[in-house]
Amino acid sequence: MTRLTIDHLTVNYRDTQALRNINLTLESGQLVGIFGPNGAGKSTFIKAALGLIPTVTGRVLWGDSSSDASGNRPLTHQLDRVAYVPQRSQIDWSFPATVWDVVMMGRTQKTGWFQRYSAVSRRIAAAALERVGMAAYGDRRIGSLSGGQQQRVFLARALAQEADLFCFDEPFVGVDQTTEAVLFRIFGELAADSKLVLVVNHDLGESIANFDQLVLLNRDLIAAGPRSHVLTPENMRRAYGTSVQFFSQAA
Ligand SMILES: Nc1ncnc2c1ncn2[C@@H]1O[C@H](COP(=O)(O)OP(=O)(O)OP(=O)(O)O)[C@@H](O)[C@H]1O
Repeated sequence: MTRLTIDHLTVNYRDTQALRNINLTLESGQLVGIFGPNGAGKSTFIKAALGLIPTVTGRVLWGDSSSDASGNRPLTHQLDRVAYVPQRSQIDWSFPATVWDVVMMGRTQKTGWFQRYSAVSRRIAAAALERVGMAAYGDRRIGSLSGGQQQRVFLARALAQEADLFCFDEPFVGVDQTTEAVLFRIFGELAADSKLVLVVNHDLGESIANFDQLVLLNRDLIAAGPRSHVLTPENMRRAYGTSVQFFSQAA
């Protein structure tokens, strides 16, 4: 098993403290939902963990969970093991790429830039597209697809990377119910296959039951663990400034 260790992570944007001293350990083989109100630092958490933005303090380690954390290596030195799908709003949908091009990008790290993709890579990409139900769309321009279809293609690209750690930022925004079901099914399969799957999410409704673990942020880490541990009225009040009954029912 593998473990992600977040150790004293603090992130500032010029005049905003986005994350304050986050300490957290997440084991592989789980689907983890990262929740919190708007501006809580959820996207920042993912970006900082992946080294996409600078941190003030802290380190993020990834490695064998049977050794102590000091034996684990920085995640940023192992990005070939990570698949990251940013928020849809951060992707340039006018980029003239086909669905097939996007999924093959998932193989670039394994193949190397400017190298020809191998037959194995093409087979893996085709299987990934098939798995998300988009095999018939390979020639379509990515910008011409619906939001749900685009999200499935980006999931296929992530699958083609054959990563161990998957990070999805708001994958359910603007997607249809069929796509939501496909995403949750595949996320669950990845977790069952010993991957660690981190999903930034907004929706505190019924779908929350799909997650094995929750991380509740509001600049500080409010709580992390199983739903029953995290979705308490006190934690909700600390995160959202209100205590909402149905949260505890969802637990
Ligand atoms: N590039 C940036 N420059 C300055 N401030 C930023 C930047 N990105 C985010 N912030 C601020 O940092 C805080 C955390 O933002 P972040 O996007 O991580 O929150 P979030 O929980 O993902 O929010 P949302 O649910 O609205 O997407 C917010 O106050 C936000 O305004």
